[in-house]
This record gives sequence, C-alpha cells and structure tokens, in this order.
Amino acid sequence: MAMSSALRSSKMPNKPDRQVLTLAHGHSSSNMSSVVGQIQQSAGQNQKVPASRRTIASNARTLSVDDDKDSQRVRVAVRLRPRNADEILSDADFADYIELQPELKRLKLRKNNWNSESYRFDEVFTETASQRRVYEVVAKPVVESVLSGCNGTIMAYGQTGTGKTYTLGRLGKDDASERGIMVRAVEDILANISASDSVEVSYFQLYMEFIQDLLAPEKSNISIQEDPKSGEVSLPGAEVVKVRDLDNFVQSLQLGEGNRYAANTKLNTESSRSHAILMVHIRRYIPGKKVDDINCEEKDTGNNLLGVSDKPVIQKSKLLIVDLAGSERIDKSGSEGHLLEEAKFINLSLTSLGKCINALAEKSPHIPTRESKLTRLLRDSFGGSARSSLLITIGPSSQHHAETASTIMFGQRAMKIVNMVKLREEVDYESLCRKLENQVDLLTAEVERQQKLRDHDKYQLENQLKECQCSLVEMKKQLVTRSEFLEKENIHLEVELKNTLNELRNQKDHNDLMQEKVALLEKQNEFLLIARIISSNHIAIASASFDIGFV
Ligand SMILES: Nc1ncnc2c1ncn2[C@@H]1O[C@H](COP(=O)(O)OP(=O)(O)OP(=O)(O)O)[C@@H](O)[C@H]1O
Repeated sequence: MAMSSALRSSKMPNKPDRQVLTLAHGHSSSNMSSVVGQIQQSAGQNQKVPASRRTIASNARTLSVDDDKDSQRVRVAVRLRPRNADEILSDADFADYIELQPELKRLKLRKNNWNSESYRFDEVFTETASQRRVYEVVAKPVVESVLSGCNGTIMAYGQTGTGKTYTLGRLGKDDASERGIMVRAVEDILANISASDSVEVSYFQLYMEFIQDLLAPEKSNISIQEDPKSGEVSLPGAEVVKVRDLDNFVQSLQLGEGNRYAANTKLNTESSRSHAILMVHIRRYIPGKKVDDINCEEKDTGNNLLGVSDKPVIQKSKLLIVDLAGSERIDKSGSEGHLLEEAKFINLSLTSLGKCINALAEKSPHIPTRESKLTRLLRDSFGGSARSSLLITIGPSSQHHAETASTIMFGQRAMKIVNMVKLREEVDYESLCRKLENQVDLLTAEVERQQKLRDHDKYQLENQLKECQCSLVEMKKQLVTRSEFLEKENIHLEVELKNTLNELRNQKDHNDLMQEKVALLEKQNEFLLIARIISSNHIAIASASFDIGFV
C-alpha cells in the first residue's frame, strides 16, 4: 500500500505528545437535508407516519412505523472491557468510577466521591459478558431483520483500546467462543438462507479520507455512489466476494484484517488507524410472491414483456458492520508524525459522525452527512432506512474518565434516533433477465431446429425436383424418340397407304379393264352365241333348202 502507516502486524514506537485533541461529540448547529432529513422528520415524536406510507425508494416498503416505533429506534448497548495488566497496576489505588447495573440496564459514572450520574441503555454488558451474549443481544435482531429484507447496521464506537475490534472482528479460529460479531453474523445468515439465495461481502477501510479495499488492496481510492432517487449508498468499485461457506468468509476476513492499518500506540498495541466496514449483501428469492404484492412502478411503465405477475420477486438487503477507529486524545495515545496525522483524520471523521448523531437525535432538518466520507458512507445505514445497533465500548480506567463520559453521551444521543426501516423487495431483474435469456435460447434452438427441418425438407424437395427434372428430360427424350419413330412410321405408313392406294387404284383400273374385257367378252360371247345361233339357223335353213332342193 502507498500509505505510510504500519499494517496491523507492525509495531510503531510510542512517543509522548503534548498536543491535546479532544473529541467534539457535543453540539451541532447544523441544518438538515433532504433524504435523511425526511427520515429523521418521520422519526419525530409528533409527526405520525402513516403505516402505508411509501418512501423515496420506489421498490421499498416502509414498515409500519407507528406499530413498531420503539423497535426502530437505534439500539445502544455498552460493553465494559476488563482491566488489562497495565490498568490493574496503575488503577490499583483508585476506586471503581464505573458502576454497572446490568439488571437495570444502567451504568453509573462517578463524578466525585458524592455524586454519580446514571445512564440507561438498551443493554449493559459487564466485563465478563461473553462474545456470544453480546452477539445475541446487539447483532442478532439486526441480522434477523436483514434476513427478512431490511437493511441493517451494527456499529462499534468507543475510545481507542476499549474492545471494538475485539467485539466485532475477532475470528475465533482456535476457539469458536471467541468469535466476534462479523463471523457470527455471517454464520447466522448462512444458516438461514436457502440454496437459491446469495451472500456477498465487501470489506474496506476508510483511511485518511481514502476508501481502500481490504480484499483487493490495489483498489486504494474507491468512490462512493449515492442513488439520487432511493438515497442508497454503494461502492461500485469495491471487490465483491461471494460467500460459499463460513471458512471461506473467515479467510476473506483474515485477509482483510491483514491489510488493515494498525499501529502500536500507548493506549493499544494494535490500534486500528482506519474505520473498517464489512458490507454483506443478501439476495433472497421469495417463492410465490407476486409483483402485485410489492410497491412497484413497473406496473405503470407499460414495459411489461412477461406479464407483471410472472416476474420473480427478490428481497435485497445489506448489512453493514462498522468497526470505527478509536477516538483518541493525542497526549494520551502518544501519536506523533504520521500517527498524529492519522489520529486527526480519525478524530475529524468521528466528530462529523457525532454531529450527524446529534442532528438526528435533535430531529434537526439538516444532517451534515457531507462533512466526511464516513458520514457519507453511513448516510443510508445509520439514522436512515436500516435497523441499527450501536455498541459503545468503554474501558474501566478512571484515567480516561473524560473519554468514557464522552462516549457515553454519544451513545445516549444515538438512543434518540428512530430509523425508518424499509423492506426492500423488488423485481429480480437479474433472474428475469436470465429467464428471458433462457427463453431466447430455447426459441433460438427451436428456430434453428425448424430451420434445420426446413433445410432438410428443402434438400429433399430439391432432390425430388432434380429427380423429376431428370425423369422429365428422360421422358422428353423418350417422347422425342417415340415421336421421331412415329413420324417415321407415319411417313412409312403414308407411303404404304399411297402405294396401297395406287395398288388399289391399279387394281381398280385393272378390274375396270377386266370388267370391260369381261363385258366385251360377254358381248363377244353373246355375239358369238347369236352368230352361232344364226349360223346354226343358216345351216338348218340351208340343209332344209338343200333338202328341199334335192327333193
Ligand atoms: N471484552 C474483552 N475481553 C478480553 N479482552 C478484551 C476485551 N475487549 C478488548 N480486549 C482486549 O483489549 C485490547 C484492545 O482491544 P481492541 O483492539 O479490540 O480495541 P479497539 O477499541 O478496537 O481499539 P482501536 O480503536 O485502537 O482499534 C485487545 O488486546 C483486546 O484483546
């Protein structure tokens, strides 16, 4: 990494520094703005928000605020860290200045020998509270809310060295009971989703007003994107890792922890020099849910390819787990040089967070979220549309009385913030797109199949046509041959006919001649006969005459 601060594993020398930089969680004179202002206004005691009211997010439903107002208030718990070896030695002579009354959910801060101030929280954890119990009380309700489709935020705030990273980021690789909220939350989420749902995480740090990816350290200046319509904050440039199982998540977390800036200060040997933010994205499919059941602008667009109720509905939710860098008094932490620069940035961003918390608590119309990247990042997550829990961590040492009191006041103010939790259900355009793509694939395959069939038919028809054409040519040939033959035959027959006719004519002529001859002969015959008769008559006459003569 380009930045010069030591990574978590590095140790930095402790040097005293006389400069004092105190935190200003105090009073904000800020004016408030649009989106978060709207949320904050809705949270106001005397401004009733109708249960059916729709929020700025087109596809998000606001839960019934009136019904469940207290459950939508930011939950604030306080955890006291056990004394460390140094404190056992140095505070041995001091009486306890913090008194915890967990059964009353109260914490008493002793001001002097006679006076103490009592503060009520949603939960008070003593130094013996287990990691599991802290998770169950602080984080589990938020995780459950996230699983049911709302955004959620869990944030730890407190003086440096008081146990924020311990509570949130402990991996508990060797001892599962040591696991912090990050691991337990993802474990819980994985146990409660189905195979069709998905969980993805991004893990980044906000270091000296640069957002750096803890899972892909080369991404060292990621920009924040805010959706002007829904107010949703996102980091499109951040690495997104799909969580397959808990081991795979713990590995990612470990990788991220290794990339986080940490330094050895007087107050914490492994003081985080950056705010670390784990962003868990959950997408859940809601079988059987119709688009009609959600507030969806799609109905009006006329852009309805499949029919509105055919569209799959998903719940999209985001869980933010924020491990803030610890506020520190420079004189006590001993920061100097680059550490001092880091501390200034840490304190400035925490100051701007304090201002926003104050503004939200005071229901001010303007929340100064633009003052730091931390508050821009948390704009939709804390005091916004997410269910939020804040854990404030305090140390037991009376030497840090002022810091502890300041932290407690921060927590007290945060308790006044009521979020407007929104259920985020929307048309699952990704799966709709996949569905349409599948349909396109099926139709393309069908078109191709039909095309093949047509090609096959065409090929067959062409073959048949060719065969027909061949046989036609053949038949033509045969016809020509036959016709030639017939023509010849015709000519031959004509000749024969002519000859026959000639012959017949000749015959007839011959016949005629013969008949004439016969007739002539018959006449001759007749003539002859007559001649003979005459002749015979002559003879008879002659003989008779002769006879007569003789006589
Ligand atoms: N509840 C606890 N039980 C036992 N040890 C704890 C507890 N809380 C914190 N510690 C220890 O105190 C030390 C400081 O804790 P941690 O680093 O979590 O503080 P932090 O608030 O994150 O500090 P910073 O803001 O400087 O990063 C660590 O050694 C941690 O193990």
